[in-house]
Amino acid sequence: MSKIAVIGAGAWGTALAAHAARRDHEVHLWSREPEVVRDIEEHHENRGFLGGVTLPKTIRASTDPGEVLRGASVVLLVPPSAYLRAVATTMAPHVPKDAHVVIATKGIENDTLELMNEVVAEAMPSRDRNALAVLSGPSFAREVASGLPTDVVVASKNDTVASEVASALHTPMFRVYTSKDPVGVEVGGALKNVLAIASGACDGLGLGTNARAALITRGLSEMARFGVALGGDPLTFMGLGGVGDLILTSTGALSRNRSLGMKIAEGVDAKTYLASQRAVAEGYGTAKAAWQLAQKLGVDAPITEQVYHVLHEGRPLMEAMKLLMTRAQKQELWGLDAK
Ligand SMILES: NC(=O)c1ccc[n+]([C@@H]2O[C@H](COP(=O)([O-])OP(=O)(O)OC[C@H]3O[C@@H](n4cnc5c(N)ncnc54)[C@H](O)[C@@H]3O)[C@@H](O)[C@H]2O)c1
Ligand SMILES: O=P(O)(O)OC[C@H](O)CO
Repeated sequence: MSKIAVIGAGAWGTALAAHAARRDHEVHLWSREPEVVRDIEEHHENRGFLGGVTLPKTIRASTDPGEVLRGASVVLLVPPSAYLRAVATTMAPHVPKDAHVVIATKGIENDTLELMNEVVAEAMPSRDRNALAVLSGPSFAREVASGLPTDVVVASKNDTVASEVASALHTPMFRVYTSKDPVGVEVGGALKNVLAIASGACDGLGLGTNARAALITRGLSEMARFGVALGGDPLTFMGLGGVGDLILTSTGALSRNRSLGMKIAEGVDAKTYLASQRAVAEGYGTAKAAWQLAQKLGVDAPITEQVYHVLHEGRPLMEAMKLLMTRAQKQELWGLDAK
């Protein structure tokens, strides 16, 4: 049994806390919202972000970083990507020296265009950046919190860190694989959200399952091109953090990103819809950052380009679809067909 500190009490932080507590760890959850802390401590539920799931009574919650992080051997960072830098900076002085820091956030930071491990490396400069770990894979919070079978991957350049974190979280119902490719795993987790918006829009328009399968497959290729351009291993995209999460998010009814795509197909304005939701759809901001990154790196990213233009530049969905379908004919090459 170890102490696990979970930073961020949205749906995913809460689900990871529930899993770790059932795994018999001492779990302390940090929330910025006092009402969430009260709800978890008094009612063993997080009605604001994961209502309807009864949480283990052993989970403690607090708004105080020092209290949450004291004595932790694993620190799971789970805020949305837009707030990870600020949250990690606040937490940094309280993280024990020998604790493993694991990033479970999925996204690319706007403006800097950095992956989450780069953001945390800058926010926690005294830590060894090669010892940071990333947790990703096909994992809807509600299913994990309900104890349904799930497989995820923990990636770190440091093998010992990856295997110690994986061992701490692994159970027969929550299988944790390890990977040496944090960059590839992070790119998969970020890009699948953008591609799931496209899949949701495709389904919302009633374009059929052939079209969705094509989007997922060509999306996987696009994701791999991004990953390779950033130094990731193309084979990582055949795994849980790549195609696994892409399939889940592009087809699963619980996905917030897929739901955003479906709403756009109904004619709802993306910004207005997101403002009405408390939960994040990371793909909205990631579409912008990823399209800027694609141009900077010279990565061919036609789906990301169209999702960006629909979400942020007001391009009509049907026009975006037509632009995708009328691209030049080409040979199908795995992942590396840069043009
Ligand atoms: N929900 C899932 O099923 C799931 C699964 C895997 C990964 N993730 C990833 O986990 C990350 C967190 O998502 P979530 O689903 O737990 O969140 P959520 O949508 O359930 O909740 C939103 C979170 O944002 C926080 N927040 C709002 N304003 C903030 C601010 N100014 N500063 C700091 N935090 C603020 C809230 O406290 C809350 O914790 C995302 O990157 C998401 O992609 C989510
Ligand atoms: O609900 P979404 O679209 O944010 O997806 C949640 C998880 O990332 C799925 O693995």
